[in-house]
Amino acid sequence: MDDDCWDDGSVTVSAPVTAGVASEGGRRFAAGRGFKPVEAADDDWGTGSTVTTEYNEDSSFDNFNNNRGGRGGRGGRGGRGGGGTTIGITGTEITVGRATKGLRMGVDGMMPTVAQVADLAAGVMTTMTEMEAGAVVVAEGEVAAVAVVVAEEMGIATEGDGGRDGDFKKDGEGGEEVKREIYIPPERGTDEELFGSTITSGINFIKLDEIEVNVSGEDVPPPISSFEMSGLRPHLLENIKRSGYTKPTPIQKYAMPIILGGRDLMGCAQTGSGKTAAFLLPVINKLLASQDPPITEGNCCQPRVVIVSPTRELTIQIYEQAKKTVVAYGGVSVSYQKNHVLSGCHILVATPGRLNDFVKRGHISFASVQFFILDEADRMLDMGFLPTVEQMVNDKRSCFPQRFPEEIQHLAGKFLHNYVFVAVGIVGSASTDVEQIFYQVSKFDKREKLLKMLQEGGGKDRTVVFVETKRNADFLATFLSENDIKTTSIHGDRLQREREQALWDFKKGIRNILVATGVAARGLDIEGIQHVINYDLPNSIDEYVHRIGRTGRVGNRGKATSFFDPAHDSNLAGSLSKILKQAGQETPDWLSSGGFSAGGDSDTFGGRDIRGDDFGKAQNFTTQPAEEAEEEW
Ligand SMILES: Nc1ncnc2c1ncn2[C@@H]1O[C@H](COP(=O)(O)OP(=O)(O)OP(=O)(O)O)[C@@H](O)[C@H]1O
Repeated sequence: MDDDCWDDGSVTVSAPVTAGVASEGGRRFAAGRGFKPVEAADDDWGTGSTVTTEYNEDSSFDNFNNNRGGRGGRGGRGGRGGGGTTIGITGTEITVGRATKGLRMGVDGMMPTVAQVADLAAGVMTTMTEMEAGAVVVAEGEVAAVAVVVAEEMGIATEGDGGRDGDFKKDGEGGEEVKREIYIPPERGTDEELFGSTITSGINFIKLDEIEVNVSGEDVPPPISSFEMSGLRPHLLENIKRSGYTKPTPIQKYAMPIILGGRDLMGCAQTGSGKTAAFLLPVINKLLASQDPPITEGNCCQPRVVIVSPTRELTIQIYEQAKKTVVAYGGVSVSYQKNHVLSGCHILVATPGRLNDFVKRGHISFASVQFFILDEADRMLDMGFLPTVEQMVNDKRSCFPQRFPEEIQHLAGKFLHNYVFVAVGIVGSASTDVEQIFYQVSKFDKREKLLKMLQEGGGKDRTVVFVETKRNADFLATFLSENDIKTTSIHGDRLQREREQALWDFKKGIRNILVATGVAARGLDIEGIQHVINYDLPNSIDEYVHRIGRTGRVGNRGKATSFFDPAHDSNLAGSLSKILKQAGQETPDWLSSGGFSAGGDSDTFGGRDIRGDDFGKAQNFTTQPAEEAEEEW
């Protein structure tokens, strides 16, 4: 497939710094740290690095001459999508890789000089990372990384898709010559950084045990009640402790013995209840136990575990979590690590389009895959990715640690073998730890209402404000910033470094308000989010549940406020009432008896095990390319 349409890499969450401001077009949309910087000084920007570079004869770096027209002018999609791969090695037997976009040299803020970039083009290694234009290996300290860059990534794109604001050009007419951005995020190298990224469980953690669990399948292994009895290797147990986990969550209690017992699993549990560790721990345990080295053949890497997730940020998060699980198992030499890097990776975490791209190019083969994990499988379905999954995994063992619409279960039936189905709680229900508040607000009044709410709270609560459109995300972030509320934004039109910068600023409390599109609804696990505001309600109830699940995680309390616009949201009223009831919360009269259509159905998650006569037979899945869907966030 043509590179042009790929935009689904992933990068490392860290502290990138813009070396300058690449104009995103328009007075209001200075890129970099967000919007109308409010008293933040450069020196608290962290330690990452970003290079916007035109790689040409005179090798000039130029961060200030970006000609992408218009807001978010991501002009040059044509050249953007070069495949890249980063492999991180974590000081242990296990290596973890990510399929990424473009060049990454993720080592402690190191950034390549132009000469180094040129060296890359010469081609220096013979692993999966040797792409068309070459690769580089960097090894330093506890973390090593491999990066690649492909030819297109270093070229000058001539096509733009930016420009939707003010005087700027319309979509698709944006930039002329676009400097390619080579973004080099540093890895979180130290143990403190890695282990510090965990959310501390809250006072209601113990109540997770009261949630009903439904398990079906043949010869289901019994659940564990403690990590110690799980049979995990001592090093993993040690890292579990370091992560602050004292007791497994319900999904962990059930899923871990199933995976450790070599069974296939289809499982789901509420937001923020530890699903990631539920699949990572047993999978990594198996890898450690086997001691098999990573396999590469020529330029092709054969990971043993492939984890696919729908957004770059979630991919990064899973990658970090995988590293955390194995990182302290180290003490091995740098050269040892480097050799591991050179010889491939055990676990590859990827977004769907990029993975598919690599597979098609022959850089990744599933010949040795033991586990294929789809995180947020339902979103993958929406992205039209499942036909690709079907094609790719065929008869590989798979594990679905998320929600399961029936289409997914049918598909899974084709390649899961005699799997166990685990559902913790009412599938698709919201966490009871999130207090859900609704206001009827017309679209004309939303802005003032939001401002008032945030001003009353002093802008202190770490808050995610969800909006439906990318344009509105920018607009609102600017509006709030102009009203002295420290705000940043994340959406699919922002450059990757800006997305990461926004998350970094938000996580570090430099900006307490994050205005986001649905790109941030899935899986993101950020400490201390006290409040989620649905400025615009989403179109589906499952998206609503995911959004409010960014707060109230692992037993912590959270609050979700939604602006219900009767002119737009009445279809959701019935489903919202149901969700509130399931969570044991009061439904406002106007919502339950306001004459709104019953609308939606919170059961659309497909919470039951649907295995039956027709199971796994012909299904028509959407076939649009996965990579385009991601851009719609
Ligand atoms: N046993 C445990 N004890 C305490 N904290 C845990 C435990 N397991 C996981 N956590 C922490 O809980 C948080 C949420 O975990 P995770 O992101 O895996 O949730 P999730 O179920 O995948 O949520 P979502 O549905 O939103 O993706 C993470 O910060 C993780 O470190």
